[in-house]
Amino acid sequence: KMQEAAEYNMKMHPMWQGPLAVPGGDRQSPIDIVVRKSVFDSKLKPLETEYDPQTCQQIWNNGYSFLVEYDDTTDKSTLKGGPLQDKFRLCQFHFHWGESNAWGSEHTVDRRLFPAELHLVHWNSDKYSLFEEAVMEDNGLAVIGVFLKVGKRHEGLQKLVDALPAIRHKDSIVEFTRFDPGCLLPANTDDYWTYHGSLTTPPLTESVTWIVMKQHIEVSHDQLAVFRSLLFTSAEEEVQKSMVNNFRVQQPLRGRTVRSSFT
Ligand SMILES: CCc1cc2c(cc1OS(N)(=O)=O)CC[C@@H]1[C@@H]2CC[C@]2(C)[C@@H](O)CC[C@@H]12
Ligand SMILES: [Zn+2]
Repeated sequence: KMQEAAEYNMKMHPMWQGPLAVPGGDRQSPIDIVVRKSVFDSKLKPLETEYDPQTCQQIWNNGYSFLVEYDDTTDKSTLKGGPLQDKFRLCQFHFHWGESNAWGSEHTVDRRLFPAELHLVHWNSDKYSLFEEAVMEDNGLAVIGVFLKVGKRHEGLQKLVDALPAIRHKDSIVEFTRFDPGCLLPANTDDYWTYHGSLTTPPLTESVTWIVMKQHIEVSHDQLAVFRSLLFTSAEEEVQKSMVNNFRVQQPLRGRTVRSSFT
């Protein structure tokens, strides 16, 4: 069912007319994280995030997910530490989710699927001056992945959920301010897996240091249902399609090692 959903999306969405895997790509994402094959690296540091809610600008439906975009013209919202040598600026965060709670995440842990996955996208502002530049470089991006589980309501998420009906259709955008993305991180950000991979949407560039949190966050069934009320399609289109199953199929590991910051 999940496979069918993923294949359906493959053929239906322009976003996916792109290559299944980048030709010659040997560090594509997402992947299954096989815990017993991950390698503990004691040199991995705790993550250091400094997010300024004042840099939050707008929320938009790009026809694939909804993105909350931040002002990344200064180093006000940054990520450093962890596996990273440089300072990275937050530019946006978004989610991937399924049509049911049985699947929706892009990464899996020992094949375990989660109903959704949060991605906080950052770019290397020590080395590059624009996201568009960094997106082409192998040390250009750092994306934090956080798994979502259905359980208690996430108070911090509700402000975002309340904004979604205003961006139901593709290409709709509304102002969205004073949101602290730090409230979406799990309590424990010291335990994570990290590996070198790619964006999971076009341009699929192999420029991402992935940092996948071991600890998930909980959101309520109703909050997740509002994600599913979004549409892939723009207001003009006669046939409306629910925005669900917006995850990429998993890619081969190609000999990569996934490191863990914990034993
Ligand atoms: C939502 C999944 C998504 C959208 C985008 C990126 C990455 C995305 O998810 S992921 N899973 O981190 O790969 C990076 C490139 C971004 C794109 C959103 C639209 C842009 C910001 C363009 O306007 C220019 C660069 C594009
Ligand atoms: Zn993503």
